[in-house]
Amino acid sequence: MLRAEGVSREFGSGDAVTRVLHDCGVEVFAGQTVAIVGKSGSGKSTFANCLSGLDKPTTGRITLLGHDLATLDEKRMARLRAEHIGFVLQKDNLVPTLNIEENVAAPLIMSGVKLSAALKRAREALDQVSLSHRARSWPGQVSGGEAQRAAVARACVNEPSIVFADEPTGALDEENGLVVQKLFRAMVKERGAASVIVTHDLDLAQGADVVVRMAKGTLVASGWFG
Ligand SMILES: Nc1ncnc2c1ncn2[C@@H]1O[C@H](COP(=O)(O)OP(=O)(O)OP(=O)(O)O)[C@@H](O)[C@H]1O
Repeated sequence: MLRAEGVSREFGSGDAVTRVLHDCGVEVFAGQTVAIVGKSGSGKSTFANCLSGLDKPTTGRITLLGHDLATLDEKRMARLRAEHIGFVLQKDNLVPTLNIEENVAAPLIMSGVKLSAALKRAREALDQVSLSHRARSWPGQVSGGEAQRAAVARACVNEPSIVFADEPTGALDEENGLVVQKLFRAMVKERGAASVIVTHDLDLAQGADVVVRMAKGTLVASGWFG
């Protein structure tokens, strides 16, 4: 499903180059949840962004859903995202000019699903994260935790093959954190999808099949719990 080898990422140029990732690799199979853990600043988000194609590594090779990411142009990458990949980003998850149900429906509409059918599925996805009552609210009117649950609903609405989630429970209380954990787990185990989750949440990490620990831009350990 996902394979990365020799991934490094540098920012800046000339004397001001900062190397944030060094020779990182990981393999993710269908039916697996992989948690990426480590201290703040260790490179987790940078690595996850490279794995999902949101960022380009400086060196290394990443194969996602059968595609070498280096060979995909923006248009093909956008299509792969809309049809097969779910994202929960660390911030700025929702489009402020769309209401909550429109935000959740967006990946379906981009994949060509009719508006009425997309909105219906969006409301079902919102129901799964106990957010039906917020369907017509605007992102500016909901709490941080509600926005995060809406982002989780949006990431799962198109039944993606793989979900990348950066701190998906960071703004949630224990109960809602558990709801999100169960949703991801069901998606992975029942549909044979995969998820890659950057997290500081120990419960979420312990529920993963594989935990990858990062320190100073390198992978220092990985453990199998499946
Ligand atoms: N665009 C950028 N330009 C320069 N440095 C960057 C850039 N993006 C990230 N970095 C640096 O790379 C390092 C790793 O950042 P990253 O966000 O990947 O860490 P993280 O482990 O996800 O942290 P956190 O848990 O706090 O979210 C940090 O020192 C950060 O300042």
